[in-house]
Amino acid sequence: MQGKRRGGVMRRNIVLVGMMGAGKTAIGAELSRRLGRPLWDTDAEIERAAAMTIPEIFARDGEDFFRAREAEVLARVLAGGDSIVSTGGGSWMREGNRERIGQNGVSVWLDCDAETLWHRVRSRPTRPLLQTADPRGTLERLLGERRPVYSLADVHVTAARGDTVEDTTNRVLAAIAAQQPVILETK
Ligand SMILES: Nc1ncnc2c1ncn2[C@@H]1O[C@H](COP(=O)(O)OP(=O)(O)O)[C@@H](O)[C@H]1O
Ligand SMILES: O=C(O)C1=C[C@@H](OP(=O)(O)O)[C@@H](O)[C@H](O)C1
Ligand SMILES: [Mg+2]
Repeated sequence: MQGKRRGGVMRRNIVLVGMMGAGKTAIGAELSRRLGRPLWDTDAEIERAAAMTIPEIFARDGEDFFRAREAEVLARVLAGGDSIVSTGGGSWMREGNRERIGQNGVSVWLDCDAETLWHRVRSRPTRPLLQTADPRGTLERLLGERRPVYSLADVHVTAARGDTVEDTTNRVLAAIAAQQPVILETK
């Protein structure tokens, strides 16, 4: 597949998708540093625009409001054309978001097992969807529901337990180079 050309402009965004705790935020920052491309974390952009944290937005305005802001922010950051985009884990579940990502770059699924995800997210109160009586069960249920949809992403990278952020970033870059090298070309 070639780069995505819209309005005469080549779009080479690298868009990280996958579950909470898969490493989208951490790997996105490392990819941005390595490639010298701008980094957008959609959660951080939503928080900045609202001047509220994600738990505060969910509590005050609800998930539907958050998802609407998420879709707007995603569209805006993809328009840059040459960025690393760390999405929130639910973003890829919306067909409109998947289409927009598909039109503007490559999607990379950080595929991570439930045990590793749980190990990473269990002590962090920053994910409102996991504020349930059984957060681990909720995480596993969500992972089961979402895996078939994450698997629609262009590039799959296993984010294995014990790997460092650098190891996983190397695997992401190798997978993109093998499958969609045009994305990594410098202008
Ligand atoms: N190999 C790895 N890949 C990604 N994250 C890792 C890895 N090893 C440890 N981590 C840590 O796991 C956490 C992943 O969380 P985060 O990047 O916020 O995930 P997400 O944005 O997908 O929810 C970070 O604290 C990160 O430093
Ligand atoms: O999976 C989800 O639905 C969510 C994931 C979070 O982002 P991370 O995947 O970066 O944790 C954040 O967008 C929000 O709490 C909802
Ligand atoms: Mg994140």
